[in-house]
Amino acid sequence: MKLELPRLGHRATVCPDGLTAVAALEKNTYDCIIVDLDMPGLDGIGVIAKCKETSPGTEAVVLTGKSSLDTAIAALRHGAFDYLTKPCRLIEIEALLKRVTEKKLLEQKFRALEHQVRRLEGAPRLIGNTPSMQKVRMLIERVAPTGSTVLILGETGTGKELVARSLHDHSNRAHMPFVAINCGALPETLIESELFGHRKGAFTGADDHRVGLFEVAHGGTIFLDEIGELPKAMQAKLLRVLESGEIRRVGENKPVMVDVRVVCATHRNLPEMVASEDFREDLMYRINTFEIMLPALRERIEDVPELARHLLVRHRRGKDADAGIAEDAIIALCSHVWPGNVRELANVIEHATILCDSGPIRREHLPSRFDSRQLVGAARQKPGIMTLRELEMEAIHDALERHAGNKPKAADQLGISLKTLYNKLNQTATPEKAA
Ligand SMILES: Nc1ncnc2c1ncn2[C@@H]1O[C@H](COP(=O)(O)OP(=O)(O)OP(=O)(O)O)[C@@H](O)[C@H]1O
Repeated sequence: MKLELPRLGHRATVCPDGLTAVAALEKNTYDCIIVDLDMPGLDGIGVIAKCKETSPGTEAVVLTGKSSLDTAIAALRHGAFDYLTKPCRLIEIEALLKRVTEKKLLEQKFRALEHQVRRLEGAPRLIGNTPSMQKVRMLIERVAPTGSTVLILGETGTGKELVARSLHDHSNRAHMPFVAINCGALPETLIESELFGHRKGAFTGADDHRVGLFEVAHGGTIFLDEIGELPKAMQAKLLRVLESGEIRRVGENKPVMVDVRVVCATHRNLPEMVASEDFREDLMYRINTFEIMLPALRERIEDVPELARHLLVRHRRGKDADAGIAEDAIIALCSHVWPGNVRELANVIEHATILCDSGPIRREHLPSRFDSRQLVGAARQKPGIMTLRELEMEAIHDALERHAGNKPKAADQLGISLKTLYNKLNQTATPEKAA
């Protein structure tokens, strides 16, 4: 190893025993350690344990004879990357170290992408200073470090996902993954494999093994948005997972332990759904250990100016972000009812920034429904004033308003699927008068 590893392009430090290796790990950072199992002083498993403690980013590979294969497997359980059986060939060492290098590169790329996404999104900041939002912030700070299951309630677009992310960021799982899934946006047949994964060939179309989101979120937080839309059969399976901490991939019998904090959200009235037998009572009690209720935007109109400015900075990504929003536009924004809440406001600001990419946003840059409700009504009689997209959004907002933000009911009334409704709500606003 001393001779060959440098020839393969690696820098190697050779230690005569376990204790020397631990001392070296405390002094320097290594990408990988290759350890024997039987050593005087401290054995291989002990070295790996110390390594995971002092240098969690270092991968460990175990060298073992055939007789100690069981111990090698134990080492894998202690977090070793892989093992090699002695006598091992150079080509095997080379292939293994190549895999370690690839893993390191992927981790690095992942971190860079994560950083980039954060920069693009901006650090998630919960804007709002009204007493109801101050209370939300206080509740987040209290419950975040506890690891309890949290249920976030509120109309569509009130910021439930943002609160879930904030809970994760304030918890001791913040350095681990935050995974969000919208239970209402997936067909019933896919939810189970999306959440728990599947084995290759488990069903038609399962061409590959797939790791479920619960496993992806291991060590971190999973956010189950629109939990009220989860089909009854899946509700039972989720309850089992929450109670046992084990998931079962579709097509596999062996359960897998996962350590995931669960945060759920819904705009539905769960006790009513329990009464109509659409939601399991036991699951409701399992997920509502701690509730956070988000106020609708119309109940905290005072927050609209600050929110609008914050969203403007986000959309302009620093470019002339200080130009702000003119008084006439602020007045128009504060007079709206916001059935789509902050998401609707974000779309309106995005619309405005498309029409006005520098200088202050004025009322004329807002969608035509901000002329005034009456004007919009009049525009409906005069084809040509409103674009198709605006008419569509108007119909969606009307339907949401009529059903107090209940998206499945609104989708029903509009004659579209729930998924299409989500797509339309998330669609980028396009300029009103394209060339
Ligand atoms: N208090 C807030 N401060 C800043 N931005 C916010 C706030 N609330 C919501 N937003 C922004 O509004 C948009 C919608 O928020 P989010 O997706 O969290 O809402 P939601 O309640 O989860 O919606 P849905 O019920 O449709 O899933 C996002 O772009 C989010 O960043």
